[in-house]
Amino acid sequence: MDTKAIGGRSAEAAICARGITRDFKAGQSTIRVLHGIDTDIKPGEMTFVVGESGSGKTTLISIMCGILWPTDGEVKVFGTDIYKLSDAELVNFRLENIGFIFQQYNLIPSIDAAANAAVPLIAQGMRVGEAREKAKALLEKLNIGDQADKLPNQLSGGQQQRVAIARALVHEPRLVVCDEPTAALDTSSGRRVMDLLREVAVAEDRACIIVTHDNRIFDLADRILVLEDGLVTHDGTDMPDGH
Ligand SMILES: Nc1ncnc2c1ncn2[C@@H]1O[C@H](COP(=O)(O)OP(=O)(O)OP(=O)(O)O)[C@@H](O)[C@H]1O
Repeated sequence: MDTKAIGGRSAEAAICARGITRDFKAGQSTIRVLHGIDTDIKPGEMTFVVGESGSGKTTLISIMCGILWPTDGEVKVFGTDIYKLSDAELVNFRLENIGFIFQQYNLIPSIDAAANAAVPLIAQGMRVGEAREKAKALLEKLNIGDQADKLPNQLSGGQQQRVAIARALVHEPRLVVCDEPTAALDTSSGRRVMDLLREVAVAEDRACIIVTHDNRIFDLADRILVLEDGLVTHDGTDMPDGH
């Protein structure tokens, strides 16, 4: 199935989440981490998800991007009800439509930076040489073009993160989901990453969600959702008063 075509392109929400709950087992008991979240993520916007540690931010974005099943609720990504897809369809859907930047960079240790950044293109069937060239162009934009031939363990933490960012963006996914993309970076590198995210990930038919504690970048949000104890308590263009 051509999962890119599911739902078609329209002005619909990039993500439509309804009634999202998520429970985790903790020994004999069960803890509810998300308590029935309803929200729409709009295309053409950079949406920040902020909140105290443990409020459920990573759990929520993991559910929104098809890597963690909700206990209850429905998630449509560009019109596709992703948890109704078969496992194979969901894998394809993610590969075609979603780029992730998580706190663990999960780079492949035995291949160089350009090859790591090229992984989504190679997985989609692009020739390795062409995929590497595209990946290298992004590494240049992220100011680490000169590190393209290095293995991950020859790179600093911030450089590894930029390779992970290039890997998330290289196939120009419609949805980019990032967990703390600037936390390990100095202010100017962080701004560069945010500029690139806006350039690649924000367009009429694309969307970008960023979990962050980094108040240096709050002014870059088009929309801010605040999570408290598994519920959205603020949804606006600015941080709520007192933050
Ligand atoms: N796999 C899991 N098993 C059990 N509990 C979990 C699991 N994943 C998350 N939790 C719990 O769910 C709650 C929310 O976690 P989550 O990582 O979503 O929070 P967060 O807001 O992203 O926190 P942080 O800002 O520290 O990354 C926490 O209490 C956490 O311990």
